[in-house]
Amino acid sequence: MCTWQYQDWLGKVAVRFSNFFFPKISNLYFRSKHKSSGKFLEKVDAQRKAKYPDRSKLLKKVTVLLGYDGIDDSIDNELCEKCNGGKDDFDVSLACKRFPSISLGFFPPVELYDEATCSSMDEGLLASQLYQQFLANSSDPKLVDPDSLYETWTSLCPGREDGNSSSLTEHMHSGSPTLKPKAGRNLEFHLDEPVSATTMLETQNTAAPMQDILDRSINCIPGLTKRQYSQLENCGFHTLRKLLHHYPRTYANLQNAEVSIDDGQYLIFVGKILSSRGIRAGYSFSFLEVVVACEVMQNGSTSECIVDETESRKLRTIHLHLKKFFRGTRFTYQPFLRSLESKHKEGDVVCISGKVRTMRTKDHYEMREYTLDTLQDEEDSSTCGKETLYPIYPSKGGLKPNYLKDIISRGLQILPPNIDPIPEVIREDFKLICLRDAYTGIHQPKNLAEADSARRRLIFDEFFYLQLGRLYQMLEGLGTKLEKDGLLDKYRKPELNAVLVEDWSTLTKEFLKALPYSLTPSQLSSVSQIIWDLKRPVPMNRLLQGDVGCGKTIVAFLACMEVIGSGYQAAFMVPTELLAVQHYEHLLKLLENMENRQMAPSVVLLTGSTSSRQSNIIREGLKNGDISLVIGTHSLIADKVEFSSLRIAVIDEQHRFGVIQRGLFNSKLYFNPASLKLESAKSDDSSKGDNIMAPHVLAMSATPIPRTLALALYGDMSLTQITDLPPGRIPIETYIIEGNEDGFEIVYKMMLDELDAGGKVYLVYPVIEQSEQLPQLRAASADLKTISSRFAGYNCGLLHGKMKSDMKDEALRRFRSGETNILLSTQVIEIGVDVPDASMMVVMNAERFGIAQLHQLRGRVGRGDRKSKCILVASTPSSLNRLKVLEKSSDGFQLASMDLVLRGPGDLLGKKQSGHLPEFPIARLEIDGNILQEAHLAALKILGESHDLGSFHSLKAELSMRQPLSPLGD
Ligand SMILES: Nc1ncnc2c1ncn2[C@@H]1O[C@H](COP(=O)(O)OP(=O)(O)OP(=O)(O)O)[C@@H](O)[C@H]1O
Repeated sequence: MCTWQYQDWLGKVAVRFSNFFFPKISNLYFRSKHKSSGKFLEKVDAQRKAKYPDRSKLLKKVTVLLGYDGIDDSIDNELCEKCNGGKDDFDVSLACKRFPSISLGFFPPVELYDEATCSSMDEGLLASQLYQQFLANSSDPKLVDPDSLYETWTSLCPGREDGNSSSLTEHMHSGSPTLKPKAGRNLEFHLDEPVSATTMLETQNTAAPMQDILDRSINCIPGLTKRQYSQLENCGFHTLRKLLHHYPRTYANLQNAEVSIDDGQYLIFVGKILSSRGIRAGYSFSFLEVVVACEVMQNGSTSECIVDETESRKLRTIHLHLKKFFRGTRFTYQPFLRSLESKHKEGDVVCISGKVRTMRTKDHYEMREYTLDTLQDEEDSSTCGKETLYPIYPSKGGLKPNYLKDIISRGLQILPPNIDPIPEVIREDFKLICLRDAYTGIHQPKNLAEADSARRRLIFDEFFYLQLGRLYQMLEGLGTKLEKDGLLDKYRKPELNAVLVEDWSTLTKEFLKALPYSLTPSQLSSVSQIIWDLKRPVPMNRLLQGDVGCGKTIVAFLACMEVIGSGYQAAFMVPTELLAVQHYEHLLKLLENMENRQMAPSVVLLTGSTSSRQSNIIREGLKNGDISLVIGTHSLIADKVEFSSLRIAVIDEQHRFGVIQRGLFNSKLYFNPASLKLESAKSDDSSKGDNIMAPHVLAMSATPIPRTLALALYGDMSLTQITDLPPGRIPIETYIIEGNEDGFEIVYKMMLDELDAGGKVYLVYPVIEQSEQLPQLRAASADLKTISSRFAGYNCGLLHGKMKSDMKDEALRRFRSGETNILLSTQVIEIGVDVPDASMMVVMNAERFGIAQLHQLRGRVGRGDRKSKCILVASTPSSLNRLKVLEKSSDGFQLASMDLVLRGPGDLLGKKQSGHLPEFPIARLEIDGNILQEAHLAALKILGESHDLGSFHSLKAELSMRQPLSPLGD
């Protein structure tokens, strides 16, 4: 550049600089009264007067003082600030309320894919080479044409379709001569040889599977600058798929600008282009300004209004200044700017949607985030944008939402139509739109319906591959086709897989006879289903669910008897010692009732409190097979505990254990059937022939997990539900009372009545000790004195997690035996405590507990034949409403589903377990359960047709690109 040109340029920069910064700094000055703002002002003013070279320095200095890296950065940030989804002036939650199809919330980063594949690396390299060439040639104005770069790239890479030009990427498409590779992947280019898009697509169809484009490097998006590429890479957008899975957080509905135009609104206009100017604003930045005149409804009287007589409506003309900024020297060249300008012809009727900012001049508005569509004729305008949605993206790693929106829109353009790995027949069966439409629909929906079906398809995918992967893995572990079909059938028709009582082992039948009650119908069918599974050569992975007090324990005991009766061992793991002792004593009592006492297996208790001498003896007994059943806590999965032939592991209250802990039973393989000790062992068991197998796992959950969640969490687990309660149970009466003075008087009165009538009362507290931070919470220890003196004639006991285990056992024993009448406890009793004649429960600060948790607690009463009450004391009137559901419903499944919706899976499952929930970037387990069911069926259908996915290559490839399978239940 010669000196005069440089000075001319500098002059323009200086003027723009003042225009750009002056308002900014004066704002800062007047708003914050910041001392240094005054200095900025002086500097800005000084630069007006300074000589050109000094101006340049000053310009930089002030920019840096303002917190930018340089002038370029300031322009970018200025742009982004205004395009950041309108954080300050746009109420996203309001928009969400209006458009419930998309839920508001932070979507965690999409980590579904492995590193970019080799091919994508090749093409990533290719793209960067190509890009280097583009940069090298950019000094030649003829070649500064992003369109040509785009087309060259698509022609080089199989799997590309021509993209439709979009206004968001209009700077990429200038309509200049195209570049075309001479042959194959040769990087020589010829000008003026336009490439036909259809030809490209045809070649791609035969060249490579289309779907792999999703896993190509982000570099495959044409025209990315090096800086953009590395920014995107650094933010985790390694592949096109990762980019496209950055879903909008919500959509703003672009209202038609008929009523009023306010700053920051997302609106839609139809108007005529008045001018289009590409302006070089500095040595490395430029912008395009398109001015559009639109007629909008008059709001309030203005003198400039145009009166439309025929429609007798008052219209006024407004001017929209659409601005797009470009950074980088190459975008300042005249040919580039002219080509930008020429994309918008004076007089064209256009539809513009985006965010408006009022300008100083009346009826002039600026739009920096916008979408522009040229309409064929004016009639188009009537149909245009009645309900246009504007996606609002979450920012990621410092990348601003609008920037991402732009890149995503460029990514969408290179998607070929046939990228869908899901076969058409499945899409038809489950009414799914194709994948490409789903990506377009989620990022650029024309209306809510389109956004919804896109969302449904993408959620389906998230669930489908999870289900497919888990089932596929299970099938892989099986030998024969018959076994595989059997497994799929098991999922398809679980009700058919049951073993009749006559075919149970002798020991199981004997034990059944010893029970003081008959099994309920669903207890019976649960045992039959489990025994069917126990006879399979594949390890069972089953979840036994049932409402509180429905009698799951006995079902598990019967399952244990079945394997013991076949000569194997069983382990029964529970989360607390209290529960271990309770189960142990319960089982011993039942075994004592057996007619043939000789048949009773050897049962031991192993917990952290078991003396080391005793533990050694137990471990020895387990190792040599002398012991058939061990009940215990985490100690059971310790390395040093070895089994001779462990065939079933029962995990009670399984959600209290981590996945790893549950999985540890798998390492306790049995392989020595020869060491069977039980004489009663029958040799008719079909599964005896196999030498090495992981034990069957029967998990039990007292928190009824909605099926959706169970499927997502356990995927391949079979589900057994006990749906009835033992006969004679009287429904528990639930009362919600506010914990004020009057409220407590009522509660104490009810307690006294119950105690006088011979009942036993649990008092449940959220904390053990009073806390200074939360003085409103009643504490168990602190209340002991108060309650003891209030109920002087009755004995009170205390039970909490910090007590030593023998103290806990003693407290529970005293309560059970009736030595204490009131038990002040924390939620430690929530799990499995069974005192059948406890008849009343009072929960303090009940709002501190989840609905499902309160239901569990409530289940500690009403376990016998005495009418029971549960009183939930709420600290504040506002929490009364939430608790009301418990008054109305005693169905654990219904309440758990409600809890899932209200508090999400994390709270329902607890940290340990929910930590292992797969990440679903878009799906919400709370509300998308039906899609999960469908995905499960679709996966079964696919695998039913082809066990090894041999007939579905694309699906198999896709599956391999997805997240490594969770270890859960594998
Ligand atoms: N079929 C039945 N008829 C009568 N009583 C039964 C029956 N099955 C179980 N019970 C009794 O019901 C009570 C609750 O059973 P259990 O402790 O097995 O329930 P649970 O499902 O494990 O409950 P929780 O989830 O609360 O631990 C026990 O006292 C048990 O003896």
